[in-house]
Amino acid sequence: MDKMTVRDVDWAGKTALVRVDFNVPMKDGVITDDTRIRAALPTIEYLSGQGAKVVLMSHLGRPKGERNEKYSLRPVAEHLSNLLQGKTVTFADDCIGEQAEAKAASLQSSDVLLLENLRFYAQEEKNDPAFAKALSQLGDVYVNDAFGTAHRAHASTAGVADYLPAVAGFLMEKEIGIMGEALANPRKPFVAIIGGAKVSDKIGVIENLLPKVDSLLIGGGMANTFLAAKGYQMADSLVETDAIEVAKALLESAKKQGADLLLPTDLVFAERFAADARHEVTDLNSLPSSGMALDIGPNTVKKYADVIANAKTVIWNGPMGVFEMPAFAAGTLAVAEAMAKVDGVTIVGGGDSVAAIEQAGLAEKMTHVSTGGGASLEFLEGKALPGVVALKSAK
Ligand SMILES: Nc1ncnc2c1ncn2[C@@H]1O[C@H](COP(=O)(O)OP(=O)(O)O)[C@@H](O)[C@H]1O
Ligand SMILES: O=C(OP(=O)(O)O)[C@H](O)COP(=O)(O)O
Repeated sequence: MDKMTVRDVDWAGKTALVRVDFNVPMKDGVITDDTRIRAALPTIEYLSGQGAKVVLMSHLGRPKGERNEKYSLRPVAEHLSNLLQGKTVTFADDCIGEQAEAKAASLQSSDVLLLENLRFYAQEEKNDPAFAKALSQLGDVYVNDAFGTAHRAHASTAGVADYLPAVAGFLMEKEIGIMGEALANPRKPFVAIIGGAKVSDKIGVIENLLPKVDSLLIGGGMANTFLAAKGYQMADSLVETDAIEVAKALLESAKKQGADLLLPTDLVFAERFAADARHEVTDLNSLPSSGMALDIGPNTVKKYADVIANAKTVIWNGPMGVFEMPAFAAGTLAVAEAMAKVDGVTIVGGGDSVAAIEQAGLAEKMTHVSTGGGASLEFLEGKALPGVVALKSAK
């Protein structure tokens, strides 16, 4: 990565103002998945270990610019304290203003403070310069470790870098480094697996990956639109009629570029969209006239698993079927298992594929499981992420 990182700063006597992504799922004030908090620990521990005073800031949910206790980060301070072996994490009820400034000023070397939800202010998402400046009063150096929010040009992810020297944290460095290297310099064969609900969400990713990959495996709801583009009658399956022309163009473009774009050859067809729906495996040449495709079929699984087995770099975004329903999870789980066996670089990006890999208990087997859904998608589309652009370039 050509950006400065926390390693490039002498932290003695300095306050680090650190943007983290603590946007974690919560139920009744209890954190149900702390992956994103754990992912930020290396940066927090490093800064504290270097003697910096550490001021953490994050958003939680989408409170729409108003204070709302449901979205308070207070429970996260306690959870973080436990993850830091009982180290005190103080909490400021506000992310700017007198109280926040007083709490930041009273920090001793190595202390950690967490600020209240940035999105209690509408100015955060508007990237308001006065709000960014108010945040900047709380530190000497700005650290962005919030990869999951790096695709947002907000005051805490971009604007604040106008007022303080801005460097990357370790999580940011790792995410950008691993995914960037895979895109720029992949070990071959390079295979991308793209699934999920809609082609329209993934056009940018497919266009960016086609010239780079040896094989592109398509599954999930979006495969239906590709199959419809090839003339198959998909009955009641999720087909985006508006995107059929785009799917045709992508198929044509793959052919021209010599990329091996694979579509399912068999599907699991269900009578209706329900966990207990009657279902059967069907070949493309005997598609039923009613019902819907909710998973890739076993022949497709076998073919995709063979391609994955030979790969040296694999990137996966989007489930192969409606994996939330066990009857239609086989394709997604098989891809996860095939990736777990790869002798090479394996990267999973995107909210639902990450959920699937965790459901399968295979996250540990991957080279990298991204902490960003939207952010990893935009990165794989080849877009510049505002939260990264704002950081100081390495000399
Ligand atoms: N054949 C299908 N028909 C309808 N929905 C599907 C199908 N295959 C997958 N899905 C749904 O797509 C959703 C995930 O899509 P998406 O949000 O694009 O993925 P991601 O979050 O990984 O980027 C899941 O909720 C899944 O149930
Ligand atoms: O959870 C997040 O995004 P993701 O669900 O796309 O991974 C980030 O914290 C960004 O949140 P936002 O999409 O409300 O800006």
